[in-house]
Amino acid sequence: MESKYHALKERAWAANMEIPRRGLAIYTFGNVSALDARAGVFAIKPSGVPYEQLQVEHMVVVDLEGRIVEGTLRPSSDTRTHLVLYRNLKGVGGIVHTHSTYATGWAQAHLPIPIYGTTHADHLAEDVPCTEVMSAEAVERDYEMETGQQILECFRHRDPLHTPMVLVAGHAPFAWGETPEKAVYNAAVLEELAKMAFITRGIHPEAARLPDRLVRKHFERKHGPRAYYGQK
Ligand SMILES: O=C(CO)[C@@H](O)[C@@H](O)COP(=O)(O)O
Repeated sequence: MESKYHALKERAWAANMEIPRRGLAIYTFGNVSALDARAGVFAIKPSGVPYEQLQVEHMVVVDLEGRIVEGTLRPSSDTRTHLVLYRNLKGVGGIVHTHSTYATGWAQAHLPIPIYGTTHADHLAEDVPCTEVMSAEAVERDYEMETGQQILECFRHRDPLHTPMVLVAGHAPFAWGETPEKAVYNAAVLEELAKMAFITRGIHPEAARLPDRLVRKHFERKHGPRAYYGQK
C-alpha cells in the first residue's frame, strides 16, 4: 500500500536529485528535506546513500519532535539541524545542506560572502552571513542541534526569507526557501555568488563592496520596494 507521505517523499527525493544535477555535491555530501507543515512532518534524505542510488522509498519521514514516523533507513546526520530550522524559521518549506565547493571554501575561512556586485544584489541585499565558530562545549553537547542554534543566532536580526542562506563556519552552507524547489534554487545561487566573490577577490584583494544605492536599486527591481534590506 502506498505511503500516506508518498507525495512528500517524492517531492523531497526530486529536490535531492537536483543537487548533483546542479553540481552542488558529490556522492553523499549534503541533503535536502521537504516539510509538510499541516502534517507536522518533513521528509529527508537518508544518511550515507549516494544520490545516484537514492529512491523515493528511501526517504525518511520525521516529525517536529525529531521522531522517525516512516522509514527503514537512518535519516541524514544533519536531521536535527533541519529540525531546529523548521521549528524556528516560519514560512520555510524546504532546507538544503551541501558541501558545494566555493561556498564551503568561504565557510572554512569563517568569512561572510561580501556583496561585490549586482548579481548578488539581485538575490540578497546583504553579505551572505557566516556563523560564529562553535565552542568545544557546544560540539560536545549536540553538534547538529547546536549548528541549528548557531544559524538561528545569525538570523536574530535578519529576515530568513530575504536572506535564505548561511555559511556554517568550518563546515559548509545551508539554504532554504518556502518550497524545497526554492531551497535548491537558493543553494545553487549561493554557490554561484561564492564563486564570483572568490574570483573578484582573486583579481582584486581589496575589491570594494557594491555601493548601497546600487544594492537597493537592484534588490528593489527584483523584489519591489521593501522597508528592509535583509534586516527584520
Ligand atoms: O555535513 C556533513 C558532514 O560534514 C554531512 O552533511 C554529509 O556528510 C552528509 O551526511 P548524511 O549522508 O546526510 O548523513
